[in-house]
Amino acid sequence: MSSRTENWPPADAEPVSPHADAPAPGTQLAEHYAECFGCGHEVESGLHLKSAVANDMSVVSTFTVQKDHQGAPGLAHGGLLACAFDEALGSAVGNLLRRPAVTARLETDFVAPVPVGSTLHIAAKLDGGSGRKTYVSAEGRLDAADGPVALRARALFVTVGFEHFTTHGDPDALDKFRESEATETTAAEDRGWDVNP
Ligand SMILES: CCCCCCCC/C=C\CCCCCCCC(=O)SCCNC(=O)CCNC(=O)[C@H](O)C(C)(C)COP(=O)(O)OP(=O)(O)OC[C@H]1O[C@@H](n2cnc3c(N)ncnc32)[C@H](O)[C@@H]1OP(=O)(O)O
Repeated sequence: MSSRTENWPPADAEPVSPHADAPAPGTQLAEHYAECFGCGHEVESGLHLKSAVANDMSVVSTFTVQKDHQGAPGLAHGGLLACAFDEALGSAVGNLLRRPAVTARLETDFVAPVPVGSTLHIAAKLDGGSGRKTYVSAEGRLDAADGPVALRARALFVTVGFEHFTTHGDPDALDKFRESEATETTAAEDRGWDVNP
């Protein structure tokens, strides 16, 4: 039996292109929220993922496994690695399509152990979309962009309006996103995003 979902992207997927105002290749992407476990600088034991747009309009992210990230002695916790992929995949969808989206489904293949101290290089690309659905996949390599593959992941993100975050999360979510972005870039509302798709 195959360990992976067959037929990727699914039959309903059509090609998706980055938004006309997507950040150009070489752009370092800002954290999307200071308190985000995946990318926020205020979370001491967080992942501190750093992401940038690559030449082929994939998003490449790096993350160094710390002692606080262990599952087995000396090895990264699997769920935490899935979290790193969630962040990297979400960053690709959010930044390339310039639309807020949330993870609906995330599938992760753990191909090789990831030791504490190693740096994962995660390359995420948009595979297709249908309506509010975006299919995205990523590969994570150990210690170099062309290092051995340690993980692969595929995900479905669903576009939501910003009210998703104010209704289900924090009523001040928009202000908090804006505060996080203020130091490095402009507020989401001002970046030409579809805030109410
Ligand atoms: C996150 C902050 C972003 C802020 C924005 C700033 C931009 C920053 C830029 C970049 C950085 C971003 C980095 C973030 C990284 C981390 C992301 C996360 O961890 S997100 C948290 C975990 N995920 C949830 O909490 C979702 C919980 N689920 C839901 O809220 C709903 O289920 C939701 C919105 C996913 C769908 O609910 P419905 O009622 O709106 O829509 P329905 O009709 O159910 O689904 C739409 C389509 O998707 C399919 N679908 C939904 N779930 C599916 C599933 N599990 N498997 C397959 N298909 C599914 C459905 O069948 C439907 O398809 P058909 O249009 O009919 O063809």
